[in-house]
Amino acid sequence: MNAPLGLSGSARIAGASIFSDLDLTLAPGQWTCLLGASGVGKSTVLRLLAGLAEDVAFTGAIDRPAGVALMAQRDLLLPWLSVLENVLLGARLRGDAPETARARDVLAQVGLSDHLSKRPAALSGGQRQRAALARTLMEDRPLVLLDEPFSALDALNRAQMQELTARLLTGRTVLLVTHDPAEAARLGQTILIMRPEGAIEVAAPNGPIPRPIGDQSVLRAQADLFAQLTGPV
Ligand SMILES: Nc1ncnc2c1ncn2[C@@H]1O[C@H](COP(=O)(O)OP(=O)(O)OP(=O)(O)O)[C@@H](O)[C@H]1O
Repeated sequence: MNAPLGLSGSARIAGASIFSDLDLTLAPGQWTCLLGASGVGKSTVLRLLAGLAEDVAFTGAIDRPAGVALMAQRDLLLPWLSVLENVLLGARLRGDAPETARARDVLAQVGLSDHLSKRPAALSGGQRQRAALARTLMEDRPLVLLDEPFSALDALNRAQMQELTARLLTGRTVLLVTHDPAEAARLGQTILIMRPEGAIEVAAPNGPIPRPIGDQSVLRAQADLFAQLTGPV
């Protein structure tokens, strides 16, 4: 059931090499954080794993389960649907019967019970991301891809969303793309820095996630990651 997931190979877009010889294995049931310079191909990796990369010429192997959930930086909620309808959207698009009771339960878990009938425009940024998280949880997929989902949030909302997401995605295989060394140090059980010639693994702090922000090992890992990301390649 917990077969290794990941991707190994090389990718080109419109004839230009994006990455080569990348070998990315995701530890089943754990969080892997992927960092790297802008444009190095992190979102391309997520798109390949999600099966949404028709414009990418990929040579290699992709191991992913049948079901993959993707949560992006912009919440991608449909503005004309209510919060509840947005969370039920996947079932509606598939022509499945809506599981309204479960959707209400998931929305309660993310603290949105009082906002079920609001349109996304009537929510705060943090509430919109919680609605997007509810939609991701509703899909109940074994592999969850997170593309900088918290980067547009203020520091307090970001910390709360990191904690909520870590708690609610316990046991899933998660790949989180982030630009934030502090986020990777809090959430990564494996931490990878992507470079054009492949990914390097950086030691993650010990301890269960989400790790406390002020923990010495988290602060040290954050500083190490920052140095690696800004230092000579
Ligand atoms: N449709 C496209 N056509 C041409 N080039 C593309 C296309 N999509 C992406 N690219 C290029 O592929 C490279 C990798 O893009 P990608 O979005 O995967 O990078 P990233 O590491 O996620 O960047 P960022 O951290 O800035 O989000 C970039 O140089 C980008 O310009």
